[in-house]
Amino acid sequence: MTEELPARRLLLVHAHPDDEVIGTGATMAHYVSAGAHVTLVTCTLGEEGEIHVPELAGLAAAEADQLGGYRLVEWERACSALGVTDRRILGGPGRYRDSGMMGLPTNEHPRAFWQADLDEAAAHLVEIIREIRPQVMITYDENGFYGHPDHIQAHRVAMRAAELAGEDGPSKIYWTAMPLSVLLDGMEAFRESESNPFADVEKVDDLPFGTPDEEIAARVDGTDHYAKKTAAMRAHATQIPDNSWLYGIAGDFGGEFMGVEYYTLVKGTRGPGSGPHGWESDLFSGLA
Ligand SMILES: CC(=O)N[C@H]1[C@@H](O[C@@H]2[C@H](O)[C@H](O)[C@@H](O)[C@H](O)[C@H]2O)O[C@H](CO)[C@@H](O)[C@@H]1O
Ligand SMILES: [Zn+2]
Repeated sequence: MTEELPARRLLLVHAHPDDEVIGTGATMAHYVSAGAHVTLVTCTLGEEGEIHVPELAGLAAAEADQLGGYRLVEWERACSALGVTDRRILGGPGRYRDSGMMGLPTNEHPRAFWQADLDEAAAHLVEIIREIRPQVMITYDENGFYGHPDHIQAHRVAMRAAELAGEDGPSKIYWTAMPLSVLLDGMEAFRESESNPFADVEKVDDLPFGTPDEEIAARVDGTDHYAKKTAAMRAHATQIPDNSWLYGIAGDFGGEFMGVEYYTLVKGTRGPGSGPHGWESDLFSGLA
């Protein structure tokens, strides 16, 4: 099967529809346009999400409980905007349900991803890994980047599947990350902004995420594709309102904020890099 695929194959494992674009949209567009095969696996349909489109409020979990199906369509449109054609829902749409924020009763739903049997969920991903045999995999760190139960579970399932896949598994594994220096620049840049995501943040250590620059391994510059990233964000209208600060970054600061994405390397050999911390610019560098 893999002989029919491009030589470079990247697998991304995310928790909800919209995570793929917020954290890795520019990276996905960058590698699609560079001819790599990009496979996105999203673990839930985001059934418990907020709805920022008033006329769709009736789809909410507590109402008609149809948000998951609607976000599946948003997700398809976002992937199309990024050029990602190989996109899958772990175990098939509806197998694992959005668990809601940590500590909520929705964490106990029988199909909540947070309740998933780890090896059963990982087996679904091993099947995809054996089909695609990606050299590189991206997922979250052990805190799920910011502590959401589905993000933590996506990390666990991805890492377990890579272990179970053995030699078919990825040679390099990256976790999404945000350098502290970029967060500090963002806090400064947004200080006077009306839509300031850092308004209640006194110091950068108060944030549930942030990685010392020296622990970052890769900086992927997808600046050329940040228009695709903002188009993909707009596809997720129920989750990302038009007045979102995310658009503020894109609008005021061009692509350097939205078009650049950072990663730590947790498996594999770091390729050649540049800058004060030798950050890689290509996730496929350093492969044997
Ligand atoms: C980016 C992300 O992971 N979004 C999740 C998250 O959404 C948050 C949730 O709705 C919370 O209630 C809000 O206050 C917060 O602003 C949102 O980011 O959790 C949702 C429920 O599990 C999930 O559907 C959404 O994709
Ligand atoms: Zn999420």
